Amino acid sequence: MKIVYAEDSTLEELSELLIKPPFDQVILGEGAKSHIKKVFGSELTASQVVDKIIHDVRLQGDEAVLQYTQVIDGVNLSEDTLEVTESEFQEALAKVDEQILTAIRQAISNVKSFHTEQLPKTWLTYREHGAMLGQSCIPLERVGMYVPGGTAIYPSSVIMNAVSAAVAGVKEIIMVVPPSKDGSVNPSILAAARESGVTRVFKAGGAQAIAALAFGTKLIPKVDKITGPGNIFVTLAKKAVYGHCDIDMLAGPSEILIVADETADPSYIAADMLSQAEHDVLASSILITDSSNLVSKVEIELERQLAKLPRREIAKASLQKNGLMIITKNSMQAIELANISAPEHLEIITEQPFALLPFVKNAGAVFLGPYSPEPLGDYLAGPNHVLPTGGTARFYSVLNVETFMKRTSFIAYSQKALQAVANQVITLAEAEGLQAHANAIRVREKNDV
Ligand SMILES: NC(=O)c1ccc[n+]([C@@H]2O[C@H](COP(=O)([O-])OP(=O)(O)OC[C@H]3O[C@@H](n4cnc5c(N)ncnc54)[C@H](O)[C@@H]3O)[C@@H](O)[C@H]2O)c1
Ligand SMILES: N[C@H](CO)Cc1c[nH]c[nH+]1
Ligand SMILES: [Zn+2]
Repeated sequence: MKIVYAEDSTLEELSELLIKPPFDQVILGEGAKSHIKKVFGSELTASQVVDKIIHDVRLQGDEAVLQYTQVIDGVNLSEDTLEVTESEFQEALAKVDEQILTAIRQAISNVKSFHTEQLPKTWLTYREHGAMLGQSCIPLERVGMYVPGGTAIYPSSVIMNAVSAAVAGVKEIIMVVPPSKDGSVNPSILAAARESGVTRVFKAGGAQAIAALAFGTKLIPKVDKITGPGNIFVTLAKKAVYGHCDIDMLAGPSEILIVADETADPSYIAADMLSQAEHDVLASSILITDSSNLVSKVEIELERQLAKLPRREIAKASLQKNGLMIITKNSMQAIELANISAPEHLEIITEQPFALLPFVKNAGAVFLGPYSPEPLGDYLAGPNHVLPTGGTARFYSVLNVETFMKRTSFIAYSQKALQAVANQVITLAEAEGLQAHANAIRVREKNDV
């Protein structure tokens, strides 16, 4: 864990600590590196691995998907077992714990009502001289959603992706998820899929699943857009297939940045930092505060809480690699540094968090006050937990209903309305040297062109 005093560093030095390297330059952990060496026989970068997998899936379809599922994930599947069947769904539903099912249903209900409020309007209005202008908002036909499942299971990500797509009106929701070692899919994942309106589920993860959705295979349908979070391989694959289909954003390894002052409880801060660190060795947890006293207490709390976590090896590696605490002169400077980082999740735990909110420019989601811990948003509050990472919150938005929709505009002029603007359209068309454009107006004024 790095600890830095802002006053001892230049803004450039602080920015270097806060701005993540581009996804294709991320240095992999030792585990991933040795896995790659074993599978591919040489030391490839994550981008090289992803490019090779995409190339092979594009050429060989399901055969390559099955092959990579075997060599990377260690799961043996066949064309007959790649898709989850109705009987697998039924078996899973019978197995799911009643309490989990109730929580899944509550989460779906909260996510649904929040996203319903986001639905954009289709409208048509009259203007001068009888012109009509408007727009329609049309759902995408078929989307592919990635649900992570390498080192943990994510029924919550099923809900976040599928419910927002269903609210938008998407007809076909194709889900991919890495299978368990025995070739099954976790029952809570399948229960969440069934309850959220997923159409079909395929047992594939990583870059091979993304490539299959982007290009289509004999069994996995090609989709218009791929959404959902994932590790570095999934994120690089989404970036690589963009253009063959659309993607939602780059939602990679999780991040939390907490701005806090001396009023914050160090045990809350440490717990929230660890909540994201336990996702992935590449996850990042940052505290920026004007209280050096808080930093010392958080350090102790981190040690204490880390020791009790089942996923402590992942969390520890993440804190070692990407953990950071910065001591600033005040909370405003802390927010300025947070804007440079553009984190996926920003928590503000200060005496007056709402006073700082207007100054937040770059963050996927903001959690205000001591009783809005980030995991509340991961599961149940209602807003989406699929969020941009790696500094891309500078330009990407949280997953939302419009992610699954297209806008089309309408223009309907009467003869009188066209006459009123004809000269100006002709002037602009001729200024661009586009005579045929001007003629399309003139021909409606007179009969000769
Ligand atoms: N930003 C968000 O909105 C958000 C939300 C939830 C989760 N997440 C992130 O999702 C990620 C989940 O990661 P995960 O690993 O548990 O599941 P994952 O499904 O994203 O990745 C697992 C897949 O990656 C591929 N893979 C793993 N190691 C590989 C290697 N060495 N070479 C090639 N391919 C390899 C495998 O095919 C495997 O199926 C975490 O980084 C977590 O922080 C992000
Ligand atoms: N924090 C993750 C987004 O970075 C979402 C998640 C799902 N389950 C637990 N957490
Ligand atoms: Zn989380």
